[in-house]
Amino acid sequence: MCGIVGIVATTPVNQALYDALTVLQHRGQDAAGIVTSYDGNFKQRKANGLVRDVFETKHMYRLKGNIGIGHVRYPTAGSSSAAEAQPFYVNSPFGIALAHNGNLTNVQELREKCNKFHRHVNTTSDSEVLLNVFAHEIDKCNCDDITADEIFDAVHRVNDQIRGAYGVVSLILGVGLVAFRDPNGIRPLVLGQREGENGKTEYAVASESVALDILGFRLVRDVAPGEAIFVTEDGKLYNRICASETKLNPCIFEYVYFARPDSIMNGVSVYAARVHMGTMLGEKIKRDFADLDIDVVIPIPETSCDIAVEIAKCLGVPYRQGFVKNRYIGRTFIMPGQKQRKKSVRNKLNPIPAEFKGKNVLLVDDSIVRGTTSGQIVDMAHEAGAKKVYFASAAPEIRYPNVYGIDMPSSRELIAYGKTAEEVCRLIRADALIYQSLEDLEKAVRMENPELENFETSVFNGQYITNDIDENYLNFLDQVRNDDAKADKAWNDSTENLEIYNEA
Ligand SMILES: O=P(O)(O)OC[C@H]1O[C@H](OP(=O)(O)OP(=O)(O)O)[C@H](O)[C@@H]1O
Ligand SMILES: NC(=O)CC[C@H](N)C(=O)O
Ligand SMILES: [Mg+2]
Repeated sequence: MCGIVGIVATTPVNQALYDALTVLQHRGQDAAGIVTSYDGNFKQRKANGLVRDVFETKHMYRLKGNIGIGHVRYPTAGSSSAAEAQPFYVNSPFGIALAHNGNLTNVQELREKCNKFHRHVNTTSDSEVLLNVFAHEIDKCNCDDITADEIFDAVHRVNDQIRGAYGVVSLILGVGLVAFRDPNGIRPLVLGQREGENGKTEYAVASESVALDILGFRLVRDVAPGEAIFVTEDGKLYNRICASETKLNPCIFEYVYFARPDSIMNGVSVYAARVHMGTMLGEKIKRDFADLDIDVVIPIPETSCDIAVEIAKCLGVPYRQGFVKNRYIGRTFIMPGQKQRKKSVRNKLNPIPAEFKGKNVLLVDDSIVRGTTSGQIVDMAHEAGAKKVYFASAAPEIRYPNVYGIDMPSSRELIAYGKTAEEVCRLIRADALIYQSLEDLEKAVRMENPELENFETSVFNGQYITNDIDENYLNFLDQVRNDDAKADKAWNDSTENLEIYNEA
């Protein structure tokens, strides 16, 4: 899940974009990039690595201008090459830079279209294809004096052609910032405003409201499904729904794992949703697993902490931080390879034996995906002296691939694929395993916004709301993106660094 941000201000935006990316870092740890527009040129810095490593002082000086976009990447398509770090840019019909959160499901067909239109697509990234489709449609506008309506018509034509999930921010050189969200509202995108110099209004769009908070922008609202926002370089905002059919189906996994708890998306506080997940799961344990003699509830840091506190409260047993998290290790699930993920769990979490010795412990995690974390953690709890180790997951069994921006391309890599809860329990060597039901998970999120009718829940039930996902596509995705395929690609990848050197 990548993080995106775009800002139109009255003063330089380089530091603000940097700061926003640091609080969106949990959405992508592989690469980061910023493009600003200044004096008729784009300024760019992007590379593989964490935000703090990618941008040095010299890059920050280069990123001049009062308007810009930024991206943190967690790859779901193409390769992990630095050449696929975002934003991407093209130079026709305008200089256009674009950053994308999500995943396109008809990228093959779009790539062929781009070839037909003689557009050069440099990498294997779906986001670069998206940029070229957008540029091709912008080319149909009156480019001497482009209007908001023409831009919106272009976005409408883009929405008609591309499938999948997307939150997009883009810069059109000399024109302004264009942001849009997929017609199913799968990926999140929020709009904020604040007062700039001389009382002029400044705007920002971002994947999560936390980016707005830290920059002093007020969360105005979510960008609606299929809506495009256009802010001119001098700060005038236009908006329009640019799709014939729209429906809000937010990805429920954002609430389970991806988003920061202090973010609000689709009218739902992520923190509050997690608290409700804890209450629902606690009630289920009380109701259906009354025979478990639980002495203590222990979270698997970090995402599950808010959930575990509520479960402990509900069960009336102590909550203890039995695992200490190494604050210098990031998220393991979004690391690119299984070897790295596995090793990182042990480096990231270490038990405090006194919290385990002779006790029946209930370990709580937000989700079990590949089982990398849970298996090792159960072993650690046993080794630390626990009598019985029970495990609770705030998300139901994850059995199906994700095609909308979460890198779960292969059902074979999911521990619950083709298995019952009892079988998973045995595989992770726990004494009992309790999964939240999908119904309760949806209820937990909906409690914060009763208007949310539908969610994107394909990883739990295999139902893909874009209706274009068939066996062929899932086989293709598995082949190109399973862990072995990714490892081969990384090995063969020699593209190191593609920059626009425009310091002059
Ligand atoms: O079953 P798995 O494949 O191990 O994936 C699930 C685990 O990965 C995530 O943690 P992560 O370490 O990414 O981040 P966190 O610190 O935010 O919990 C998630 O919170 C689970 O703990
Ligand atoms: N996680 C995402 O949003 C990924 C964006 C895009 N598909 C990429 O791989 O770069
Ligand atoms: Mg975790």
